[in-house]
Amino acid sequence: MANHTTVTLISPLDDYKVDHINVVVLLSTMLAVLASLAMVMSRGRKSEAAHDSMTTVPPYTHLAYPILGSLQYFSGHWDFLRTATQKGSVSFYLANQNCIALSPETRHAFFSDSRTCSALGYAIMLAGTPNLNKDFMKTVGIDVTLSGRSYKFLTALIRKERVSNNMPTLYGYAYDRIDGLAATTIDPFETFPEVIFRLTVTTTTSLKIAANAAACDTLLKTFHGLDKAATPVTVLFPWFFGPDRIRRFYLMKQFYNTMRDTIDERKREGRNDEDPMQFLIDQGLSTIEIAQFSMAVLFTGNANTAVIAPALICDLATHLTYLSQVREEVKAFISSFSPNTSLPLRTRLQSIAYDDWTKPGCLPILERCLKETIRLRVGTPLHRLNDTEKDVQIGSVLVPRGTIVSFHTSFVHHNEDIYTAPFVWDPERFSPGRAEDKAAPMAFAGWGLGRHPCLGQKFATFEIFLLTTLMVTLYDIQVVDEHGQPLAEMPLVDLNNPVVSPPITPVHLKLSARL
Ligand code: HEM
Repeated sequence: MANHTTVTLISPLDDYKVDHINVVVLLSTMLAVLASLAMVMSRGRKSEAAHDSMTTVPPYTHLAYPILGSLQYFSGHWDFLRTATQKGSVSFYLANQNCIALSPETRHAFFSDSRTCSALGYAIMLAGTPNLNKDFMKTVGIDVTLSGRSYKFLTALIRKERVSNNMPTLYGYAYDRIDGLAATTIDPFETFPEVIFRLTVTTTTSLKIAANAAACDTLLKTFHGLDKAATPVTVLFPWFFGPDRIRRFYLMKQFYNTMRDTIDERKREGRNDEDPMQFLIDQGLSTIEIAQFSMAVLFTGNANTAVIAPALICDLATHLTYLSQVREEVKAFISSFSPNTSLPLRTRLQSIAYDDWTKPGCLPILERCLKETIRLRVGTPLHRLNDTEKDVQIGSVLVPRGTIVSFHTSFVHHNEDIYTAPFVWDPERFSPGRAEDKAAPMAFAGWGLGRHPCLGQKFATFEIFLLTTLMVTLYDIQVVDEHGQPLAEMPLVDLNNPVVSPPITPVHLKLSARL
């Protein structure tokens, strides 16, 4: 089975001739159209039946087009979810995928539910992975959950003891990329993701790949390409073997080849490196499974961190009081572990253990600033797929099997009834005196809640605090636009994106040396 799945997922494109692709495209188009028509016809019947016998399945929103469904979802995620749920939760569909948009009141039940699957929900809503259910996905070689084991492996890889072993390497990669930027203007939304990606590869994938900066950059480009090839068409017609899907398969094959070559080389040389890849091999994972796991983890590990880390430094640099407070705070923090200020920063960092960075209260101002950047900038839909054999109840909403449930974090993060002036960056809202996030239940979803808390919170916090420390210690920072003109404020956050995204207009940082 493993071999079969390998062939199906990864290798076909090598030998495809244009003719074959055309045939597949044609067949896929026909299948997609037929499947959509069949689905739409059955949806009418199902929805009637649902109203007769199961009154708790929400009614379909009228915000929809024939056959294709609620395309408004793609043009503006927040606008659609907010408008559609004004009178409560609603059902909607995207071609043949049934969905439910939950109202803010149902958030407790949404976050508390452990039966529905978040990984598969995201796989479908972001990339258009074929829907139906996880068994079907397995037959085409895609199992982002590794039968539910991937979180167990990730947890093992980012546990304190393992990350601590690599601290000198992690410090080295971060320092090398951030040092030497004085008198330059950088796009932090390009520079930071490079560092974050390399740190994530070191911790979750392979030391050998991480050691090769060029290989990391190539992999990162593959991920950017995969992002671009995930379009409304791939979501609406997961069966359609069109240009975007061909591109996705090609890029996935490239990624697989890198992983396969690294594993083969290790076996050939009889090496037994102490690294994530060896851990996964020792757990009995096949090459395809290691590739699938690594791809999912590199996506998850980078998606939010690669935007939040640069956004935080921009938020600080547009609020100079906080910038200098944070600078003083990290200066004292470093000195508490390495008092000799005549040593180079690179050397002094080595005295700080992984755990030191994330002990609650050790960097209180920076903690508040990070939480505020996350609140302000994590305004995206969260998804769950009911991939169980039965309909499940989430609060008062009945979720039929195969349905995706979505909840938008802006229902809490940008809610004026919870947060004063919600579009203003104001870390003091989290100070003990104000504690606005405590005024309503489940008001801060920035690190997940309930049954789906973020597994990488500690690792992400370490990465972000390390990068912030390097930036504020090494440089004076000015936020400028793409023409080098000073920016007093960050662009308004766009809530209509499917994922946490860089600002809508380019933001750069002009750096000058401090040390
Ligand atoms: C600033 C950085 C990050 C932010 C703001 C963030 C935020 C979140 C949020 C809001 C969720 C809940 C999603 C939901 O309920 O559907 C989540 C889940 C998750 N995060 Fe993070 N995350 C970050 C970094 C990371 C990193 C670095 C990793 C891994 C190395 C990671 C791994 C995960 C995993 C595996 C889950 C799924 C947990 C589950 O479904 O049970 N995250 N994260």
